Amino acid sequence: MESISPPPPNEVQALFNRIAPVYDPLNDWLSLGLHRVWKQMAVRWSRVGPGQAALDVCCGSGDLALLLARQVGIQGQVVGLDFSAAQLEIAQTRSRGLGQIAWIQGDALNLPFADHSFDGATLGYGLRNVGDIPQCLSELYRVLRPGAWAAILDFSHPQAAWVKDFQAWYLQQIVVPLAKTYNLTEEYTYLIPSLARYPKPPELITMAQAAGFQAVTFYPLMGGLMGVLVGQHP
Ligand SMILES: C/C(=C\Cc1cc(O)c2ccccc2c1O)CCC[C@H](C)CCC[C@H](C)CCCC(C)C
Ligand SMILES: C[S@@+](CC[C@H](N)C(=O)[O-])C[C@H]1O[C@@H](n2cnc3c(N)ncnc32)[C@H](O)[C@@H]1O
Repeated sequence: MESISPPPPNEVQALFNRIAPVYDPLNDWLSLGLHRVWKQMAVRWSRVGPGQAALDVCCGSGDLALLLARQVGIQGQVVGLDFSAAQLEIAQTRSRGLGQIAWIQGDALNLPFADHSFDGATLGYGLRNVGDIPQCLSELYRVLRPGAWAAILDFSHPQAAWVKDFQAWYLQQIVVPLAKTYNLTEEYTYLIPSLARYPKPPELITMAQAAGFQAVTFYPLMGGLMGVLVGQHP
């Protein structure tokens, strides 16, 4: 029986601090590099453009924020927020020389920004980890300007039984054993109950609409292994 309640935020924070040194290479190996394609799609769906202000919530080691920086260009600004100091340290190192990115340690459930601060936002593999999805969506909505879009990338729930079985097999038989070689079995096993708890697309759409987002759409990726929830601040 999957554990119903998510771990407390301090345990999630500690988990991502611990995996920070191997987070990027393991994502590359385990997804055969495809996670970079999925992240690029999310950034495109955020619709940010040159000179705009973009926010990447739960930025981790900075993948999406770095892609946003390319979209907004030298005249734009990007803020990457995360509560893991170790993840932010890696993001900081990776972005040396890119002056338009600010890295902030903070809580996705209580964003340290004024209302209507950003022209677009991404949230990559964070919504499943924040512990309070409605609060996270509400904060994301609050800091977006009217007309701005949010793109939320995460694991999803395939409808086809064989894809669902493949996802479960891959996590249990490929992901966890590889993590074990880094002594991170418990940290990567966490993926399994976190996915089991994560709402299915129709419920995510309803939750985004309840937060105020309009034109809410869910785009399945890889047969539903992953997906991007997209919504606009009216
Ligand atoms: C970038 C990806 C996952 C990020 C991520 C999210 C989390 O919540 C974690 C929690 C605890 C530990 C690690 C993470 C974490 O890395 C997605 C790519 C990496 C995935 C681990 C790989 C899983 C890929 C699909 C299930 C199967 C893909 C098959 C394809 C043929 C490659
Ligand atoms: C799986 S990583 C995703 C990192 C990055 N967005 C990516 O796509 O690779 C999830 C990130 O969410 C962060 N996180 C989880 N809950 C958070 C919260 N309440 N506030 C801020 N960051 C949080 C973790 O510290 C971690 O860096």
